[in-house]
Amino acid sequence: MSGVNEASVLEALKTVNDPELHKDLVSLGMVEKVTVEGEKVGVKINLTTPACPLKGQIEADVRAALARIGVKELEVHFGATVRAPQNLPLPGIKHVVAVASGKGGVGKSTVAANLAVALAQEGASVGLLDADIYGPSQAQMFGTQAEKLRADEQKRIVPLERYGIKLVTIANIVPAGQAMVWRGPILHGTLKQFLHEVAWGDLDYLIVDMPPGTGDVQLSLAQLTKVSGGVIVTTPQDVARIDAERAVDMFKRVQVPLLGIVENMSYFEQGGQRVHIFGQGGGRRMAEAYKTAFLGEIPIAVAVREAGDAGVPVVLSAPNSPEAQALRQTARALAAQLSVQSYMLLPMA
Ligand SMILES: Nc1ncnc2c1ncn2[C@@H]1O[C@H](COP(=O)(O)OP(=O)(O)OP(=O)(O)O)[C@@H](O)[C@H]1O
Repeated sequence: MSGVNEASVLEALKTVNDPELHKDLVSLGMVEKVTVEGEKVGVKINLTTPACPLKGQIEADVRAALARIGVKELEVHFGATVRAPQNLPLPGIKHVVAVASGKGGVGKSTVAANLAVALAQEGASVGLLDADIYGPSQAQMFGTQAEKLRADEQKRIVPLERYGIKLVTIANIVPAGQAMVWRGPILHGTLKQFLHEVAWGDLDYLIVDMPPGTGDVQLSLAQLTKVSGGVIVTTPQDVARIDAERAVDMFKRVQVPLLGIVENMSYFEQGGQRVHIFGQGGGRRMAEAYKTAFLGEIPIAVAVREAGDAGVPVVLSAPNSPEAQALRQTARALAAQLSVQSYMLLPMA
């Protein structure tokens, strides 16, 4: 292995591009450490998110590049630091992500809950804010109905901790039904409190489960904080898509970048076959039309509904099921999209 040293390893790594950012790992500052000890070379790559979907490809490309300069014994280690905009949206919080839908019942809350838990499973610090103040579902999804949120000495709300994420929902503050009478200004005030007066701590991602439709809360969120991006959950039916298009328009009007589309209840698996009950490809076509990413398609499955009812999201209750895998893949695609969006649009810290 004559001639291999730290400098030549770095030179070789300059030929490896991040597949999404289309720039080499060295210029992107992703090579954290290179060690050469005799025949042994060690490389530590710092990914832009622990939920990186292309880790395998990056490792293969690094191995190929170093094999070309004669490295035979190579250890590749990965770390991850989620990149943040220079001005954080909220103290300690790197990204606020709004999960929205044009109409109710498309599975927005289910998708938001599973995305949050899947990102945490990958090693990210995640919070979930249930901003669906009229019809909160996250206490049900996480089995926290009997709990009450408390305040710390500074009178900030302390989030509940479940399955590795921090959770705040109105359902853990007021008795069920009481929130229904609230009006616009109170909604705004409540959302403000949920964003600014919660001891969220340091978070890579704060996922916000938005109310269905396009209304006051959407506007308030955009006014109260810098939202990194919005995700739209839709189902393949035409009606849901027309509503989803309204949600796309709403994000545009409040200048929240669109991160992508998730199609829920896309198909049903029967004897190894995918049955597309409501037609095929609607979400993907919509993503193409809006020049945004298609983040994933989630099958309709009994396990998803049962998991929601039991208070344990399906990525935890049945982690190897096709539906959990689809949700995890969607979470990775979302994280990757945020890395790309942050890299392209925002000056990095
Ligand atoms: N992929 C799926 N497979 C099976 N059931 C699902 C799936 N996604 C969601 N559901 C079920 O559909 C119902 C509605 O889901 P959810 O509450 O997440 O929808 P929503 O869009 O957030 O609704 P709302 O607008 O009322 O808040 C729930 O019972 C949930 O368990």
